[in-house]
Amino acid sequence: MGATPSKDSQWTGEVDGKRVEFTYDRDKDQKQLRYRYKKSGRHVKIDGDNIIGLFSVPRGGVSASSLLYVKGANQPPDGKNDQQVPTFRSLVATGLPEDFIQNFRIDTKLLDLQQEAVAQSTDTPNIHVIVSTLSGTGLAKGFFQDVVRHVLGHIGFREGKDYLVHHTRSSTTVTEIATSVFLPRANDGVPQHIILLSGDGGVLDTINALLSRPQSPAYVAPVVALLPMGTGNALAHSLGISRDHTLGLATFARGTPKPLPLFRAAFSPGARLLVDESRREERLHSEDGTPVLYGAVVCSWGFHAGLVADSDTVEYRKYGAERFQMAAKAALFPEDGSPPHRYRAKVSVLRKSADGGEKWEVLEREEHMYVLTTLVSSLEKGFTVSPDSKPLDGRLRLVHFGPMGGEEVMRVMGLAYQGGGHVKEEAVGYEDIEGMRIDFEGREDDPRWRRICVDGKIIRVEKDGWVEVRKDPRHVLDILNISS
Ligand SMILES: Nc1ncnc2c1ncn2[C@@H]1O[C@H](COP(=O)(O)OP(=O)(O)OP(=O)(O)O)[C@@H](O)[C@H]1O
Repeated sequence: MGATPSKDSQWTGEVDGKRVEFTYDRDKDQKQLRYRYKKSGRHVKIDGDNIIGLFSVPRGGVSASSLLYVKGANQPPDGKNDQQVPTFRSLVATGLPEDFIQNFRIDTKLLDLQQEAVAQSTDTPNIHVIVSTLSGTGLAKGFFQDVVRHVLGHIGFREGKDYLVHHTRSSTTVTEIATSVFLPRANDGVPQHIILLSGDGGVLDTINALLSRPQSPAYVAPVVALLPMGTGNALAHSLGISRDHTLGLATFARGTPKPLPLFRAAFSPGARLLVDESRREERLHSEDGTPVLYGAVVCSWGFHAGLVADSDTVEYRKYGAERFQMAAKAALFPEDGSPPHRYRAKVSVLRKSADGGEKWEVLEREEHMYVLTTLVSSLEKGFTVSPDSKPLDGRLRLVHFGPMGGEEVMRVMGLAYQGGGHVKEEAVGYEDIEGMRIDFEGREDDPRWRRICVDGKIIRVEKDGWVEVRKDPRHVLDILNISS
């Protein structure tokens, strides 16, 4: 619709009041707007990957657009120390190529939201920005100050009136806001929008708070715009939110809300959440006496859970996503020269049966290295743990293999960094499942080997304990997503 036939059509217009000639390259993989000032001859290029979006603005009867974009953006945050946030830029243009406008126009839904917010501005705003100050290497605060705030201002949202900003002050801030504000309003049928500057942890805390009490019939799922500021950012990488250079702002501006698929992990009564670098333990939320934790990314046991747990320290966090590989090496090549641990438990898988029902089956293997169920394709940038998973497809997949030497684990899991080739290895099991259960049956004495990871949180199960994971059909949250 509206596309011009030639690849490099030229259009005459203005940028911030100066006459220019536009050229729009729209290769499948790389879109680029270029313009040349008529007077000075100066050339400017704006990559599609840097564009947040554009919307119409009145300019004395002429159709003009306000274009929002970033400059100097680093690739998606993976928590490297030297990372910086991009710089915000904007311009007002007339005469932009029609197909450029089509490609980057901010969805009217966001602009409707602004109208809605303005209409409700006498009440408490229902647009919230959560800045998770300790996510990743702490870029969220600067990104909000330097970029997000300006984007919201340009769209017409006023801080304090149309939206509220919450900076996390402790590990429970997100849970507190979600429990005290998002949940009651969602249950009252109020549409809410949450701009979340965090890693996967902020999403996990929000989901669990929203599921901590029953949903009313009037429940309206809040819409989350995830601006990935964590370390792994599994959701953002898997949904393609981090594909461009805007750190989630393009998805915020131009994405469509879609239900976020969930799983429910239920645990034996003595299971405890490990916090504060495993120095303290806490009880989980319980449903009819059963401790539960909901997740949207991963539930694992064995090598993966161990390396997430071991690397969640202030010291390791300085290394960003590299912390996972550093902890992996430490687990695979213990200092005393011994081989990696052989994890012992009974693992059962819930599969669809031929009669359309479901059936539990016990894995034959009694010793394990890697047992991981996931709803997403990537657990960190470039780490495709489940290559068949499609964004928000709601399929739970199991990746598993038995004990191997450290070098062999490195080789096999190295293939996950090459597009997910590990799942083609003979030693690796990979399947679509309905659920999974691990019964420890007293087979592991050391509590270290009974740690379960749910979306980055670590739960330690008692010696005779168990965990059972199942897909959960409830729709509690929408997440903005741009389908590719
Ligand atoms: N001010 C704060 N004080 C203490 N804890 C905080 C504070 N702000 C955030 N946190 C905690 O830091 C953790 C950050 O988790 P989050 O998932 O957002 O980032 P990450 O672990 O770096 O990324 P990912 O989960 O994507 O790998 C959460 O547990 C959150 O509760």
